[in-house]
Amino acid sequence: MAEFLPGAPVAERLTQDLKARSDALRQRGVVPTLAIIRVGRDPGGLAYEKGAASRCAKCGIDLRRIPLDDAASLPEVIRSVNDDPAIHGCLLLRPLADKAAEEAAGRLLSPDKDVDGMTPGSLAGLLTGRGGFAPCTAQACLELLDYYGVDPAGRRAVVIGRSLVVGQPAALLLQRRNATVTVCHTGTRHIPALSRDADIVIAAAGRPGLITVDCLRPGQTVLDVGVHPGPDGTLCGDVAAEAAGLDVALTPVPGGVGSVTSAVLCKHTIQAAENTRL
Ligand SMILES: Nc1nc(=O)c2c([nH]1)NC[C@@H]1CN(c3ccc(C(=O)N[C@@H](CCC(=O)O)C(=O)O)cc3)C=[N+]21
Repeated sequence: MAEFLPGAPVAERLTQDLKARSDALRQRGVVPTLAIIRVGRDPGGLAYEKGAASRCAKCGIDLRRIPLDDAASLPEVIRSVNDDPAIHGCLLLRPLADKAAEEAAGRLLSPDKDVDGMTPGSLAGLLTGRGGFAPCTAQACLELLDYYGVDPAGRRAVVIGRSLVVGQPAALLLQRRNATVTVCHTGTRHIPALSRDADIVIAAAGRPGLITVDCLRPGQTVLDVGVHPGPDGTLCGDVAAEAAGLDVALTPVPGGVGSVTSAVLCKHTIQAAENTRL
C-alpha cells in the first residue's frame, strides 16, 4: 500500500514561519501585500484564488484582488502594480484566453514582484541560479521533498511534462539540488521504463491518469502535480488511482502538491516584502 505524503503539514510549517516574518515586517511598518489579477472566471483560477486568499489570511498577508472582465486594461493594471510600493507581490492567474496579452503582461511585470515566477526575468534567474522566484508549484515539489526527508542529491529523478509553469522549473530546481534529471514529454519513447528507473517521479503532464502502475516501482517517491475534475465531481491527478496499491510514497490529489502551492506563493510574497528597503 502507498504511504501518502499530505501537503497540509508542509503548508502549516511554512505558515508558522511566514506569520512570524509578517509580524516582524508589520512592526517595521511594512504590510506584506499580494495583488491577484484575474481575467475572467476560469474555475482553476477561481479555485487557486480562493486557496491563496485563505493562506494569505493565515500568513498575515494583505490581499488586493483585481478582477478584470477582459485583458484590455491589463498593461495599465500591471504598470500600476509595478509602481505601487505598498504591493510587494503580484500573481496574474493563467492561462489567459488571449495568449499575446499574457506574454505582454509577463514582459511588463517587474520580476521583483513576480512571486509566481512567470516573467522572462524570473525564468532567467531560475536558469542561472541568480535571483528571481521559481514558479510556485515547482517550488512546492521541493518543499514536499524537504519536509519528508527525501534528499534529491545523487538521486535519479524523472519529471513528466516540460511546461514552463511546472516541468522545466522543477527539473532545474532538482538539478540544482544535485539530482540527475530526465524530462519526459510527448516526444519521449518508453516513458514507463524511464520512470521506473527513477527514485523520484514528478508527474506534471497535465493528463489525468497518464502515469499508470507500469511506470512505477516499489520504494519510489511520487509527486502528483495534476489536479483534474473527474466525471463524478471528485479531483484526480496525473497518476492513476491504482498507484495507491503500490509500495510507493505518493502525494494525494487533492491535498498534496496543490495545497502547498499557495503557501509557497505566500513565502515568495513575504520574501519580496523583506527585499524592499524602508
Ligand atoms: N499564474 C498562475 N499560477 C498558478 O499556479 C495557477 C494559475 N495561474 N492558474 C490556475 C492554476 C491552478 N492552480 C491550482 C493550485 C492549487 C490548487 C489546490 O490547492 N488544489 C487543492 C484542491 C482544491 C479543491 O479542492 O478545489 C489540492 O490540490 O489539494 C488548485 C489549483 C494554480 N494555478
